[in-house]
Amino acid sequence: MAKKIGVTMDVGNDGVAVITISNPPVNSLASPIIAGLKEKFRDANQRNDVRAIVLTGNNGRFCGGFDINVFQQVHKTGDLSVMPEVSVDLVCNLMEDSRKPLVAAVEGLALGGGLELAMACHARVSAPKAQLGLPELTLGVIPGFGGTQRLPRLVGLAKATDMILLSKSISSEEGQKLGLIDALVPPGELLSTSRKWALDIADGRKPFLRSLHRTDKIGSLSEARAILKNSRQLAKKIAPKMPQHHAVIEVIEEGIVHGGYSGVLKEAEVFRQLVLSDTAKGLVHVFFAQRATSKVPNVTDAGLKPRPIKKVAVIGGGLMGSGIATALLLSNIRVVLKEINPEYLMKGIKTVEGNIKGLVSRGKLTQDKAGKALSLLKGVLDYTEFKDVDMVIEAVIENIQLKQNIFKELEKVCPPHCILASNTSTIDLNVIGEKTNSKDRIVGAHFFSPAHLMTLLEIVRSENTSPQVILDLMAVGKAIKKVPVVVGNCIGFAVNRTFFPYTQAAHMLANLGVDLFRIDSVITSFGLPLGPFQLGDLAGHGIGLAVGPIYAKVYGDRMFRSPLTELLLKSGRNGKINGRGYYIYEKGSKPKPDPSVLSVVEESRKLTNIMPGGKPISVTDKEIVEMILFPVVNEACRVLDEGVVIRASDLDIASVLGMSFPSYRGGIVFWADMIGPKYIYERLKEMSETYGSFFKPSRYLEERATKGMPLSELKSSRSRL
Ligand SMILES: CCCCCCCCCC(=O)CC(=O)SCCNC(=O)CCNC(=O)[C@H](O)C(C)(C)COP(=O)(O)OP(=O)(O)OC[C@H]1O[C@@H](n2cnc3c(N)ncnc32)[C@H](O)[C@@H]1OP(=O)(O)O
Ligand SMILES: NC(=O)C1=CN([C@@H]2O[C@H](COP(=O)(O)OP(=O)(O)OC[C@H]3O[C@@H](n4cnc5c(N)ncnc54)[C@H](O)[C@@H]3O)[C@@H](O)[C@H]2O)C=CC1
Repeated sequence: MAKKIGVTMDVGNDGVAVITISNPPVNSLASPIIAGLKEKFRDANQRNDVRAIVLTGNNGRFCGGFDINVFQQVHKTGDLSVMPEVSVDLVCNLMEDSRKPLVAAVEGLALGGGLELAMACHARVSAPKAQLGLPELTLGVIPGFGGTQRLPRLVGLAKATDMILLSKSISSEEGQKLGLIDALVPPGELLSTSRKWALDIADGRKPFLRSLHRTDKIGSLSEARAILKNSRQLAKKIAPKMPQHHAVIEVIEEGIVHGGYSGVLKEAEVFRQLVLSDTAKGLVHVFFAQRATSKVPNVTDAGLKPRPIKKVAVIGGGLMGSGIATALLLSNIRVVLKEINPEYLMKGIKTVEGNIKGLVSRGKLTQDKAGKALSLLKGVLDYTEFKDVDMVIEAVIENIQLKQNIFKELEKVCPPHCILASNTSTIDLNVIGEKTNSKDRIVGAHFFSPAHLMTLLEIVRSENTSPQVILDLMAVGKAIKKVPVVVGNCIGFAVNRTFFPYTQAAHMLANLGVDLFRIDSVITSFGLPLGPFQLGDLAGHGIGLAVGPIYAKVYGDRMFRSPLTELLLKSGRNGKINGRGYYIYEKGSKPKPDPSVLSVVEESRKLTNIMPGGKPISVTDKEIVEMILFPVVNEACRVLDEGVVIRASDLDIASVLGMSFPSYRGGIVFWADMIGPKYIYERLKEMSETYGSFFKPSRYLEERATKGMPLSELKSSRSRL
């Protein structure tokens, strides 16, 4: 059925014109909607039979903001002329400065431009539990319809800067307490109350308030300056590299010092600059990329419905199993946690309790909800409870034979509809299910550590996994607040495989004589939260050593064999787990670089003997970034070429959520396309000529570079999905 897009106006016998936005699913402000709003407000202002106006949205949602597709269009063309003039023309002139009172009837959500339109109304009536906020900074821009000026005037400067800088939405209940919402009414009374309110303003029974002209909540100039000083500190702390966080404070200050209208004009000017920034390009890409992951060909379009998953068994209560159990419990899913003996079982349960209590002490969960979640957990040592589970997630140690035996057993003890998932990080799913007759219900559920906090869930499908099983796991993933990304079956799947050269390249650089602490610092300046050496410490060098041969078996032609990990372990440095790695870890203090590790690095350098002429190479910071991250791009190309992901943007999301690749760079493939495949290819070619085949450009990269095509344009016929 065609979507009904447009703005309607109905004038009642009471003289109230109800203007309604219709643009499913979130009533975003696409160009025809903005044109429609201008036309209807002009009309309502001119008509003699209209005394007052109510603005609302169709289908229970007021408005999700400006149409983000327009930003993407601007990014593709660089043409700002598609951005309509709204802030002054529509919002100030036709709405706020109208002589006829205007009331917003809010329901569901009023976000970004949606809330900005509501704030330009002379009063706001809302249904309960509506979501209100200005999330524009998450898209690399600032509010552009006067939100930077009106929100401080309605809720106070401190609260407004907090909401804007943190892109934090509030409920309509909180909005009422703050003065953003004038009345909270049941949904069935929303329109009637709003009409009445508008008429009350028209007849002088209620005040005619124009938000931009208000000053009562701003305080004195010195108070405002003190608040803005705090905001600047907050912006520096949470988003040191984001231009929009710093710019928005300047814009707010303009309005405080020179008046709201001056602020509105500055806001428009700054908006235009920011919308073309690389940050906005990256973040807008991530917005759409994340939503695209929920579209899986032959799965989500196959007319299937997810089956209810009420009870899940998690096998293994170690690091991952306890985190996975926590995530399930927090979403009210019953969990049976199985371990091998009472001691390990108790340890697993204690870890789950600790995870949940941690959320309570950080104010992220109420005591009540914590109690409810923990009441859904049952620890077991055998398979009796497995007779009615809907899904099993196996998270035992990475041992092929053990996993094969477990899956063979599961086939006998679980009901036939039960999904059999493994959290393996490296083992081929076909190998895990080899001894079973249930290959269609075997699937990878690859969580990232800590599993109750990291949002990525890689769903790994083999050629036998049924679409129904994938759909069910996607639904569970969403229910437990993860972002599920469906990927194909190969060693390392999408994320770990793409990023295995990250550590390898770092080891090569260290062996070429570059200071490892400098490498970490350059990479964190680039935007990753941890450099490769600190990341290695965190994961544990034991794991590093164990997975090395698994990767070497399949990707050995492009591996740098570094003795560093083994030497590190020999010297008693297991990583954060035992307090010593490249860094020293002490309770309560930040990791400190350990200068004594340099003797281990020296030993490794002697063994590899790759420094040209025995002397350390000299590299710039830019070269370090390229030598570490271009090999990652190169492997991403192979992942794309082999059809391990459905679309390139899935790898972007996976890199952002799984590896914390900076979202403002749009993800690994998007970033590479911004630099240009040709440049990356040429640099890798030079590096491979100087330092060997580890850097050899892949066929896919070479082809894209030669043909001038972006990496994101998939033309693979080799899909594993
Ligand atoms: C001075 C120069 C000219 C200035 C002109 C421009 C001024 C701009 C005004 C402004 O201040 C800027 C904005 O308003 S930017 C937008 C701000 N709004 C947001 O950031 C909200 C984004 N959306 C969401 O957070 C969620 O989608 C939402 C909470 C609304 C709903 O979540 P839900 O889980 O129910 O659904 P979801 O899967 O996320 O979305 C469904 C569907 O809708 C699409 N969509 C959502 N919001 C928008 C939007 N604002 N524009 C376009 N499309 C949107 C989303 O992509 C999904 O589409 P799909 O095709 O995947 O189904
Ligand atoms: N550690 C990590 O960061 C990540 C690990 N993984 C994968 O998750 C799996 C588990 O890893 P970790 O939690 O780190 O290991 P872990 O060693 O912390 O926990 C494994 C647990 O499984 C238990 N176990 C072993 N055999 C069992 C059996 N037959 N029945 C019940 N319990 C049994 C062990 O007693 C142990 O408590 C592995 O396959 C690993 O590759 C996946 C993503 C990240």
